[in-house]
Amino acid sequence: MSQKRLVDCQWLADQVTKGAVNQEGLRVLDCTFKPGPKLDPTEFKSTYYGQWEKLMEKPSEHTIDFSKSHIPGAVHANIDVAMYPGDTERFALYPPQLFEEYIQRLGVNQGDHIVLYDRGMNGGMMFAAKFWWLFKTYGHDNVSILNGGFHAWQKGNNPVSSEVVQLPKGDWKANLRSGLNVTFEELTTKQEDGRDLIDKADEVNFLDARKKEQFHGEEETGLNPKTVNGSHIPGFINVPVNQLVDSNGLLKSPADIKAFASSKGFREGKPIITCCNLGIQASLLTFALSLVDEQYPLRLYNGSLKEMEIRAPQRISAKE
Ligand SMILES: O=S(=O)([O-])[S-]
Repeated sequence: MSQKRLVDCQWLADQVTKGAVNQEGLRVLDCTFKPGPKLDPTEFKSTYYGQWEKLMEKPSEHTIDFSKSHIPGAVHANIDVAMYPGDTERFALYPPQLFEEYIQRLGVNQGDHIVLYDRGMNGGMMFAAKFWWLFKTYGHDNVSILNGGFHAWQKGNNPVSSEVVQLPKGDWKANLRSGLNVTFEELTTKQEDGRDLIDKADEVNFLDARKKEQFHGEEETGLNPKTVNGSHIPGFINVPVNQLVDSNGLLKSPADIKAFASSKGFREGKPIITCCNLGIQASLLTFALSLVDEQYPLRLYNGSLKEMEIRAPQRISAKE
């Protein structure tokens, strides 16, 4: 069984043909997602928080897209179920025992090789990358992303299905790791030298994964111009992840990813913290950089700019 973090359609098609999906420790999760407005956190807590049946039955455009057509044997994994609207984060992390319950309901077992894909922007890999980061955060490393997502799969005339498989509950266990997420508190806590972490751009690669138009405030980001005085956090450099996907929707090579990041100001040997609007585009940048070097000290600011807008709007500005 391949353990590569980026798998191609041919490899997955071979697994489908030989009947390995859902049989030989291989699970395929379709992470298709269409972002909607954030639900009121208080209302969500009282109605939906951890209520898997209710959450999984809730109709959404992404579940409809999934049920119409997906890779045979794939199960839909929904970010709006796996995470919840927090007071400051659009997608907040459930405690491990709750995340574990959801993943078990997807039929995932301990030690499974999980292959993720989605469809849409950034080669159908952006929401898959959010799940990659979630699995890593909850202690599961045997996770791959399908290069080019569902579009590449369809383009290659590979089989699709509308059958929604119901797998028996899995025995997957979450084992929360610290260090892959950086919180607002950590970013704004004084270090030994008296400076907040977020003010140490000389020591940390702060990378903003958004499209350059969003970074420069020329395109809608969801930030309220009445609240913030610009479109990015000074100290963060822009490494637009959409430019790491080629014209065929495939992720560029690790050498090209590294060269591109370096051309934007990335410095080898320094810790990396990524951000974007809500922590989604940044997940794909984090994944891409992990392909360059698995040992890179990579952390994602899950709350990203939308949380910063709520908690410290003065940190968002037009300055470099
Ligand atoms: O992808 S995003 O979190 O910037 S909306």
